[in-house]
Amino acid sequence: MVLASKVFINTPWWYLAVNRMISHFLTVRTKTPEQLPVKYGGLSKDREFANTDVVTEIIVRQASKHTVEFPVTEVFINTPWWYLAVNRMISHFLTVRTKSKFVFVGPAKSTETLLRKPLVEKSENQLASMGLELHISLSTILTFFILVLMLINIFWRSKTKNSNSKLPPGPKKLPLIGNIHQIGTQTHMSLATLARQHGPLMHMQLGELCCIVVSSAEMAKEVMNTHDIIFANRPRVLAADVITYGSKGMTFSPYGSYWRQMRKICTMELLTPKRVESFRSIRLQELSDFVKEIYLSEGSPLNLTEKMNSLSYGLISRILFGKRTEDQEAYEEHMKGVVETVGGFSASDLYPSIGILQVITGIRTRVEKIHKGMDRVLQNIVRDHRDKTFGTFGEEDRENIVDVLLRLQKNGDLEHPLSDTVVKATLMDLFSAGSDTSATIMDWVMSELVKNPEMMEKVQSEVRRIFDGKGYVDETEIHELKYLRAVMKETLRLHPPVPLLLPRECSEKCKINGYEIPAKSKVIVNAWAIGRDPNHWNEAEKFDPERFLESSIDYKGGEFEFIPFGAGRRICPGINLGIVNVEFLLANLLFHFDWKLPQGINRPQDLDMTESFGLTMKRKHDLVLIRITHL
Ligand code: HEM
Repeated sequence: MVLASKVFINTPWWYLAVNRMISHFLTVRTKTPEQLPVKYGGLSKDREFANTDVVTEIIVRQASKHTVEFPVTEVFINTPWWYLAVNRMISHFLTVRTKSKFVFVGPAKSTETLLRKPLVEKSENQLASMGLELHISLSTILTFFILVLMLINIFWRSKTKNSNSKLPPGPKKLPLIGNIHQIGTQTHMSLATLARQHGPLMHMQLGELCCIVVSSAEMAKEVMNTHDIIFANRPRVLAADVITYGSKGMTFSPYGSYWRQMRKICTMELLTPKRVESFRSIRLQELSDFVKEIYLSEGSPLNLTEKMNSLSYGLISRILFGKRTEDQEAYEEHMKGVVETVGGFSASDLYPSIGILQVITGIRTRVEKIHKGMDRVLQNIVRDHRDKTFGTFGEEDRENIVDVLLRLQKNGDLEHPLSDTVVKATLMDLFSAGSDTSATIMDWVMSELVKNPEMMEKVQSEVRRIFDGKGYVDETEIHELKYLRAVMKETLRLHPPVPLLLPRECSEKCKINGYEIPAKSKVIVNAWAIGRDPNHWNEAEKFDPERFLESSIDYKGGEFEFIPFGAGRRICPGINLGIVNVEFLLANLLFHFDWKLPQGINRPQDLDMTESFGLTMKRKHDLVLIRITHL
């Protein structure tokens, strides 16, 4: 009789490999030769097995319930689990096709013993079909070997590249993956914790990428001021590249003459203070619709996160396109996909030399789908503007952003022509940069205020003192809201909407603080950690807007302990627009309504403030509040 610990029938190699690892400690050790009354007579044509051998597994490639005689591909005897695991991977492609080395010819009873276990789980039909399923293509074999060679290549390169240089300190790296296992799901927090152990200039190896993590104001100044030009590049991010027509948007385009031209257009034409001011009537109109909608939700809990998202998306649509698009919902949905795919660390970005990862992980298909969806909407918008079917609400003197871009396209005296693709990429860029960020700030400001009722009272009395006489919030006096501005700054310090500033790339080898930063390193500036650095902020974790009341610190990236909009050449060009939009909307929310927590949250300090990491750092759970009408 044959006694085998397991019989696998046509089981895939990866299942066997994992199974071996898990079950090794549980099963194999219990099956010592002494415990098994093993008798292998007749098992093999080629070999007589000794009585002391333990059959660890018999892998049957072709079998049916009724055959007494069937080919056995491999029989492993006293074989360690790791050998089996490696063997499974390698031999899968090579040996399976040769089918049997050993032919088992035994009595029917033995065959039943062998097959009993699988038969319990598989139906007769399944077994029959499984027996005929095996075929392996040449391309699969080749892919496997190419993958192995690439991994060896990565390992070799990362070892030789780093062996001689004096890189900044960092956590220990594992072969092949480096520190990927340490970035966690709340990456901004994991990096901050690691920086406390290894220093504010930290080296990490993320797959093939050499990463430098910056976690203090001093180091941020080195990168974004002292050596700004060297770090003004952006690394290639697959999702951003595909979605923005090959990085044709300004945000992800490499530093060079194309970026300079687009940046100039942005600051001199699209987002000038005058143009931001010209969008005042849009703000007013969107806002009054929003306030009316909230009035109607009297008494019932209101998902403020959702409402503010929709408001912010609507507002930026009208600023860019002239009106909310008919495909608004579809566009917003695609935009969520952008934030998710561009924000994370995808395997294909961590191992750029393994092109096939884009396919295996499905990221390319996903971003191409997002790109196509957004392109359709943008194509229609551009066409409608050309045909003048897109209205400007009777304000013919006010150009929206598409109008400006098409005018510049027509003028045509630019070094890099503004093709339709460039126009669409720019629109996509501004939409993604301006919508989610503003909604996120509003969400956190309202959360902090509800959590700190005395500050809510203070800010509301300021807004109402200034605007009660008028009965509405007017942008001309908004600059008088000093406490609200301090609340916004304090919120941006603790909850920067872009917690890890958009990544930079070091374009040539340089030295910072005596450490070598290799060319092509990806530089991650942790604005979240910098805003909470106790070396710069008293009671850094406390929400205390007062600290900004007497301070001259602003958003312009001059003080590196406070950089929610970044700094240097790549600083956010939308600061004015973003701040005006957010201030105006918040002032209205605070002027018109009082806010209280819904049932189930008894004390303000119990409000859940969990963050969810991404390109923008949102609340993990939506903010739901009850509103009480003030006016
Ligand atoms: C309101 C909240 C906003 C926040 C917190 C914010 C934050 C940021 C940050 C951190 C960066 C990266 C800066 C760096 O790499 O140093 C950035 C870049 C950028 N932002 Fe904003 N942003 C906001 C609003 C806007 C708005 C309203 C627009 C325009 C509609 C905009 C357009 C851009 C663009 C185009 C870039 C890329 C700049 C470049 O790479 O040259 N942002 N933003």
